[in-house]
Amino acid sequence: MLRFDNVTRTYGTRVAVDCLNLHVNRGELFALLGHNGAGKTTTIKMLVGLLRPTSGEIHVGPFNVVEHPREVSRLIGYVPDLPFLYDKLSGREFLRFVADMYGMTDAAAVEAVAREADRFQLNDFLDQLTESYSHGMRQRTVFAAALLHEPELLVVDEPMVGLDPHSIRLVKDLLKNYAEAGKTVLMSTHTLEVAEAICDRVGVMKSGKIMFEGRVEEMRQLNPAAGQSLESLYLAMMDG
Ligand SMILES: Nc1ncnc2c1ncn2[C@@H]1O[C@H](COP(=O)(O)OP(=O)(O)OP(=O)(O)O)[C@@H](O)[C@H]1O
Repeated sequence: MLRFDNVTRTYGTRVAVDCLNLHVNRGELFALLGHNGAGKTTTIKMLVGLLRPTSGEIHVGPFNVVEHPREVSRLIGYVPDLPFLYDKLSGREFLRFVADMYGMTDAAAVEAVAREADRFQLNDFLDQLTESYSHGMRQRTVFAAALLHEPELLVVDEPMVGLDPHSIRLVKDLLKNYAEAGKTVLMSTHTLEVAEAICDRVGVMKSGKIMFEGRVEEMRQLNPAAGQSLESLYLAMMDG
């Protein structure tokens, strides 16, 4: 479903992503892990078309993201790490605005807004201005917006930050169910217990490179002495 081939991204002389090769298959839930500054957000921003690779190619389905941005944006739903809403719109107006951007008809937009408002339990505050929303309410609204057009690929940067336990459960279940329904999810996270609980495979990034890509069970086999949890395996890999 998505493929990075020899992708490098530099900021001036700083190499943020270094010759990255990564494949994620349809129906997989894949987590990008890595310390602060490892290159996860840069990788995600290139995938969703917000940054251009300095070199290399990225494909979503059959489309090169640089050459076919419109086709790619129809396939992708993106939830950034800092949720952005228009303060002077209500949640419902914001969702309608996003649905219009995707070219949805009125009837389809009404149906999609109702579906996602139910899924993310937004109905109690959907008609209030978003400037009054808490972080968790904003994050759930941005999730709803990303799913209005039922994208084939959901890309989520740090989905759990600032969410209360109830919302974390909601988002965990959503991500898992989305992949089980045959869609694809790529997320970046520092929340290793969540990644361990729901992901099919993980990619561990360090200094812009992928050090490991595979199932947690494969990580255990690589280093049997490191312990069982993804947290201990990850820390052993980073320290090694
Ligand atoms: N706009 C920018 N200008 C210059 N350097 C940048 C810029 N954005 C990111 N970088 C650098 O690129 C590298 C990768 O950053 P990136 O934000 O992709 O990491 P990350 O893995 O997402 O980190 P975090 O876990 O802290 O969000 C870091 O060294 C960072 O300082």
